Amino acid sequence: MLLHFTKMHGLGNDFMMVDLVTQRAHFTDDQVRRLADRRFGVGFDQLLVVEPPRDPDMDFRYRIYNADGSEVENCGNGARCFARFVRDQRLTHKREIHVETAGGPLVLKVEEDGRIRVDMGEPRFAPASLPFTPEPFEGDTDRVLHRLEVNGESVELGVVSMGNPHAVMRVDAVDEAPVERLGPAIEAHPRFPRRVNVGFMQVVSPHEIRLRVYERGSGETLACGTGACAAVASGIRQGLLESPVSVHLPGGELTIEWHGPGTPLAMTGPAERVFDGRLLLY
Ligand SMILES: N[C@@H](CCC[C@H](N)C(=O)O)C(=O)O
Repeated sequence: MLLHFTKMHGLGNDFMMVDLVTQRAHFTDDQVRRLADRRFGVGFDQLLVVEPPRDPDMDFRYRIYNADGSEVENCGNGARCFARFVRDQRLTHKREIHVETAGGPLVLKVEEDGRIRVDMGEPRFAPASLPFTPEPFEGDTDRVLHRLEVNGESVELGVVSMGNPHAVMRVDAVDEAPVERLGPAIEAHPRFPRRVNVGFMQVVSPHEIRLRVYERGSGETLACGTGACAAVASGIRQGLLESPVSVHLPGGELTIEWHGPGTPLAMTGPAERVFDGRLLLY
């Protein structure tokens, strides 16, 4: 079967975009892994699929697969690319697009300057929302930081769900952060039963952070949109940050706004088209 796709990226977090409104296909885990391969396949951090909505109040269903083939709940950089893609493909002319994801609804707004603002919903801190298993002595849900023993070290983490699960660790200098050493170990830690994305956050000022993210199912990426949202939400909750916050990631910058509990968080940034292609899906 010949399948049309588009390669896009948000700050170097790269995607294969597939329109399954006008085309038919089904991806197995193994196919996703082969397509994600940077030598033998198309190469990407995530495969993003556009489908017709199941809920009639929504415009599209947005499905996300990590490079390891796992289907996940949310992808922030992908959401911005999704908005640009459905308009470029003339699947919609709307500037405000409502999508359903496995992690909940998102509202995507295309601004005059071409950047995309995404209403990411409210961050959730309850351990069960990730899920994360707190230590029995930690008591219930209201802790701002949780202690985790990993590779013989004790680390403190903020845990946040942006529809998908995030752990955020504060570091002095992001360039020296133990991303390769602790990222995979925290990602697969048994206290995160569905694994977790791991952010390493350096606070520069109340309105500025630097961030690297070891993504669940894809490894370290040049940027993680939901990771930026989770880091800012955790930083604001700890009293370290104030909205708006500029997040400097290895691939570029995002702006995150959040005014605290009971309000949705907004992420604004670019979405770039790289090339269109066709492939034989086998
Ligand atoms: N790159 C993404 C997040 C993609 C999903 C993530 N790896 C997960 O498993 O939850 C973003 O920009 O948010």
